[in-house]
Amino acid sequence: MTQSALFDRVSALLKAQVGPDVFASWFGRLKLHSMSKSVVRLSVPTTFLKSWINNRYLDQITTLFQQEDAEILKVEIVVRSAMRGTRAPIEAELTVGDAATSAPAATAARRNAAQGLGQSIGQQATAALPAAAKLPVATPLFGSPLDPRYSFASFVEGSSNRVALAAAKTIAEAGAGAVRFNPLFIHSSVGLGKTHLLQAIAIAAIQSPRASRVVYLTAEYFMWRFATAIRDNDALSLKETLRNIDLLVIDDMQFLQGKSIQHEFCHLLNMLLDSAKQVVVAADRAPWELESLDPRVRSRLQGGVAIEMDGPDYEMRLEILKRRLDVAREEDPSLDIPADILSHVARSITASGRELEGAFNQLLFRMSFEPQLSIERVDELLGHLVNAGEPRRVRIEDIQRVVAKHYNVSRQELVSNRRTRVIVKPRQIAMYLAKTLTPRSFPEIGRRFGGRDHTTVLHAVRKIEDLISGDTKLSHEIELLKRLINE
Ligand SMILES: Nc1ncnc2c1ncn2[C@@H]1O[C@H](COP(=O)(O)OP(=O)(O)OP(=O)(O)O)[C@@H](O)[C@H]1O
Repeated sequence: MTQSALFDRVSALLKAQVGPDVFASWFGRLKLHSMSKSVVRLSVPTTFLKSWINNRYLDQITTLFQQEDAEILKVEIVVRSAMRGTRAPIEAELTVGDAATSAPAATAARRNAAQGLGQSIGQQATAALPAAAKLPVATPLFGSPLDPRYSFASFVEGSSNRVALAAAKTIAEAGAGAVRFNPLFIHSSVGLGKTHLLQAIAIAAIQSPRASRVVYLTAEYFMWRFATAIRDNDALSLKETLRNIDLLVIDDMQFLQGKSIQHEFCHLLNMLLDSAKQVVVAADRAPWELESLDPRVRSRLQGGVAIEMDGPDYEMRLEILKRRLDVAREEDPSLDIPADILSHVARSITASGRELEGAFNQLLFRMSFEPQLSIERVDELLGHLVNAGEPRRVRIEDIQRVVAKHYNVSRQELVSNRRTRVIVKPRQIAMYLAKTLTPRSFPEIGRRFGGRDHTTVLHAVRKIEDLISGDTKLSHEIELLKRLINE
């Protein structure tokens, strides 16, 4: 087999094991760099991808190469120099056609009004910020105003957002011209901190000594702005402004609608990506799930790195509340919420950061005239927020992580071909939990467990069901695992 045929074969096996989504996120830009008799070098475009693959997938990739060629001893990941686009920047001519109707514009206007955003286009974003934010007025920006409270300093890190936060900070610190993973696509269900993180990137990039030219927009604002520019015959100057930016941050991508607006967005995206300008996008679903998007936009968005954020666990929720209180106390030192009430709220309000924020605001307001709130009274006041929102989605990765940790094996072993007893039982338990805690099908679970056949999953689920019915110790163990997974 030639070297490149071997690489293609291993790539195909890896794709089957990790599933097409994970493969597209992390291995879409993996290339064969060089190969000696015993060492394979693979290259990726960024140090972030290198350390990500090294930490999580290197053993799996090494095993696959060794299965194909027993002489291979080692696989190394190296970073190739930053990839610049090969296509010339697209000189987009505006097609008025079915320009965004008044509907998105009206929605954008409503949304902006709801957020108290009265800023006119062309005004510098900093003008909308309170003086306390101290953002340097370095370059003209346009777009939605930034909220200075949404900074990296106030963003609480935890296992559910660690990767997204690391990627966000890397981009914000990289500054103009130093493009990283492009585009960075952050997704999560509602209220889990996407807007906060995106604004933190924009704020930090503006504040950086390199003073990159940053535009932060919601998709609705983009639609409204383009529709207005088309109506006012001003589209060329708008495009000229956007062409000269270093960082485009765009929120709520799922709302981008309208054929010609998507066409414009596609031009902008191509132009920025091809000239190695950083783009950061957030949405409530993964890029491949954005069904209403033009396939060209979707495919371009899938070409970078997609990272999912999950809901905050108890420690994170408590920390979010504490930081909120610190900020409130900076303005009014007499404010306070007792520690037992804070931890009670963090324990009860599990839906999302947004419910937590609502709970915090209500508490602060109530305590100004009911300073001695009891826990019972807190429950009464916040009852509607307890378990509000959608139930948290359990991910197969979380199940694998919790089960692997509990049985002291690695996640890679769990999805590997190894058939020793110490691994087979945790693997079967993890498959059983994946079937009972997620809506995934048997074939999908099989794919996520190293490309196994659906009958293997079916067998595992039946086996664990049988064991549970006669083994109370195991059934308690499984209940404990379920609690840990849902935490
Ligand atoms: N990790 C976190 N640290 C601090 N605050 C957080 C964190 N996660 C969420 N929040 C807070 O929760 C609230 C909701 O977050 P945000 O608006 O960023 O969510 P979102 O994912 O953009 O939601 P949507 O999908 O509805 O736009 C905000 O007040 C935000 O500051």
